[in-house]
Amino acid sequence: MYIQLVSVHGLVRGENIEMGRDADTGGQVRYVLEMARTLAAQPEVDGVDLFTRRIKDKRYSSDYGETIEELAPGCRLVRLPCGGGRYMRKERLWPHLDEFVDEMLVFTRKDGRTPTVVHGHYADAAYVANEVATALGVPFVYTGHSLGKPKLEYLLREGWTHEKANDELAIDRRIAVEQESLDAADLVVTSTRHERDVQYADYRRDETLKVEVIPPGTDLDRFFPYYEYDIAGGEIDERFKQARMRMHHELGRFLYSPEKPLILALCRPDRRKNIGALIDAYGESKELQAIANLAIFAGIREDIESMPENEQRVLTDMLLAMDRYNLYGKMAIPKNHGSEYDVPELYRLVAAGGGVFANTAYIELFGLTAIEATAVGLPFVATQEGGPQDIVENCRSGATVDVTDRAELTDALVQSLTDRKLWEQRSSDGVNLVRKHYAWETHCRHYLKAIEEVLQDGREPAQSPGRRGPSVGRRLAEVEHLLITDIDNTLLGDDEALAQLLELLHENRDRIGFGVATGRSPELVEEVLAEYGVEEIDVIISSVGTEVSYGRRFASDRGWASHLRSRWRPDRVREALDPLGFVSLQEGVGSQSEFKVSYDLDEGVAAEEAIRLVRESLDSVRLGYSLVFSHGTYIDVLPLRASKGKAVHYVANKWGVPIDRVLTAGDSGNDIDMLKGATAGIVVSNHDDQVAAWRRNKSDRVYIADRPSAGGIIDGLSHYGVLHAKNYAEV
Ligand SMILES: O=c1ccn([C@@H]2O[C@H](COP(=O)(O)OP(=O)(O)O[C@H]3O[C@H](CO)[C@@H](O)[C@H](O)[C@H]3O)[C@@H](O)[C@H]2O)c(=O)[nH]1
Ligand SMILES: O=P(O)(O)OC[C@H]1O[C@](O)(CO)[C@@H](O)[C@@H]1O
Repeated sequence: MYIQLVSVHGLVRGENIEMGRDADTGGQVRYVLEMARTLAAQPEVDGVDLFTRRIKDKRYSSDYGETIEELAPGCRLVRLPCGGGRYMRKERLWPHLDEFVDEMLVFTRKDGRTPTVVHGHYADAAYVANEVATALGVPFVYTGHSLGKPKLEYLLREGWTHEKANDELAIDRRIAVEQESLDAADLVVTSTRHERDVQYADYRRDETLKVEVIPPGTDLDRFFPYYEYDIAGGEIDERFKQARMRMHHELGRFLYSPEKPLILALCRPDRRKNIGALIDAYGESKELQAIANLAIFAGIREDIESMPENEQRVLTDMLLAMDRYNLYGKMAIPKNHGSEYDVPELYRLVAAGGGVFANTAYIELFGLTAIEATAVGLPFVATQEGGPQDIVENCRSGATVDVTDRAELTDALVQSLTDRKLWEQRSSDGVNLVRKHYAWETHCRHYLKAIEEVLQDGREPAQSPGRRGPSVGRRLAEVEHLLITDIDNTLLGDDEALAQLLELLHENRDRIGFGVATGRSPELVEEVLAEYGVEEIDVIISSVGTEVSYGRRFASDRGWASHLRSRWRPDRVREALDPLGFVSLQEGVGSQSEFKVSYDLDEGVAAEEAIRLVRESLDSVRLGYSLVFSHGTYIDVLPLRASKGKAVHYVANKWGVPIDRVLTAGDSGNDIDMLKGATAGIVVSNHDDQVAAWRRNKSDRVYIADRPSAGGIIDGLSHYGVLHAKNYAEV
């Protein structure tokens, strides 16, 4: 098996992970790295690639700009461009994900291996993984990590408006993608039963959807029991011992009575972690303050003012609450720590002092910190909403509470700190049971079994038509040649020759891919395909290269759309051209589309002068555009990046068809940019004057046929040896 994992956002690297540097760098990062490494070590796995975003930003380590990082034998971290090099919070990445999809497809093709499955982590990566899996015709696996609907509910309760949640967090987009992912997935992996049964409850779910509860693991080599210090003594890695001293001093700087047990919280600086509830419980309880100190590690920070708004708010609220309750000397809020050595040592220090770990998040999808604490023998008190319930049931290492009930939270903390027998029981049960329930090895065995079942099952899921079987993407990657032809006057015009051409293409279907590139809208392409009974088509480039879709279902290439969208302003085109007295906006089905503003030149107007004036007007509104004038009357204004030729190159590059194996056929001015250059051009004999003029000056690789329309295409195929030889080298 070759497994592709995708986790787009945050800061991901194999060593010195910057956990808690911001709200996007937390449990998921650790989860995917540890999963990738353990999977790659399984005997039936040949390779694992973890794909993430490439960041080239002076404010961040250059490690995040490396394309490939070896994580372990057979396991790579692959960083791909997505929205430029600047680091962005995950909510800003949505407009750039199609670029990630394309980059991943190109990487996969060049790498030469088709993945067994593509697995997306969190909604953004699920979007990418679903697109890639669909293009390659392989199963798509989805893990949520955190869900949009419960988050929105929480924000609304906190006084946010839905509009604000959309403006700042693109929440509707996220929820829609989560729903699409559930609709399309061949397998959904959840960390807990609560996630499967409660957190997904508000999402629509097909009853045949395969959902497996596979809890994550934790690194037991780092999170070893606190008492091993006494037993192993000198055998413990010096780096842990140094971290222990560092943490000891760090805490000591804040506390009057550092010998007291600690209540420890450790989480990303994110408002939904609800740190305030813990400070309120501690600040309001003289008893808790008498028996324990409070330590809050909420990520790493330099200057709060330079942090993003979410993080800034959480940290200032924390400082204000500390001040309000006057917790100086009793509460530690260190600025920095390392996640590799400092964090395990912190838990062990707290456990050695008889303390307790607290997680008061409103909702915690799983809660890696709860199993980390469990593994070192530190009992916890955690939210009853989400994963901690399962952890308590499996490991008996703590208690869950309603975090909105301050008295309940305070009582649970007091009990944990004062009932030594209970503490001992939870501590030792946790250490004993965590190995059984939360080991990555167990996770991977269960995961691979579920993948095997998906592969054996081989069903065509009703909700994702076309996923299984030879996808257009795979077909294109395998064909020897790709013929892309214009429709009007090139493909059409001679019905007898057209029937022959379609027959030839059918006979050579395994070797020759077939597509059209036309000014027609998809609806008008559909009419032609239906009229001539064309079922076997791979690529449809329509609306003068502004739309790319695949197969008879016209599955849209969203990467192309996203590529065109940037800097395209159709309103400016209308502003420039509507006032001109000699052009009229085209009407009728498909004449206008998102990326095409089309006019007719009025009858009797001198074309050359008119086009000069059109360009002048467009230039005056300072807009990048591309103008196609054809058949002496049609004026199409498109995004600068759009044309039939550019779309042909995009498709060839995306699917790995060498450009000199792409044959393009056309007859008129708007075909020139796909006829020129390295493609094998075919000009049918009934071509127009623009093409004739172009031919006089150029020396591109173009064959001028003696026959018109489809007959000319057949001659072109024959000329280039496509119908006879296996490759051009033989002709
Ligand atoms: O200042 C910090 C804060 C966190 N951590 C580490 O970051 C991880 C946090 O993981 P978790 O407690 O699981 O929370 P999230 O970061 O919120 O992770 C999300 O993803 C996890 C993996 O799916 C789920 O367990 C969570 O419920 C989900 O919210 C743990 O390894 C912590 O040790 C640090 O090292 N330093
Ligand atoms: O607040 P949200 O958007 O639900 O996300 C939770 C976050 O937790 C993390 O998993 C951190 O571990 C992020 O990767 C994810 O973005």
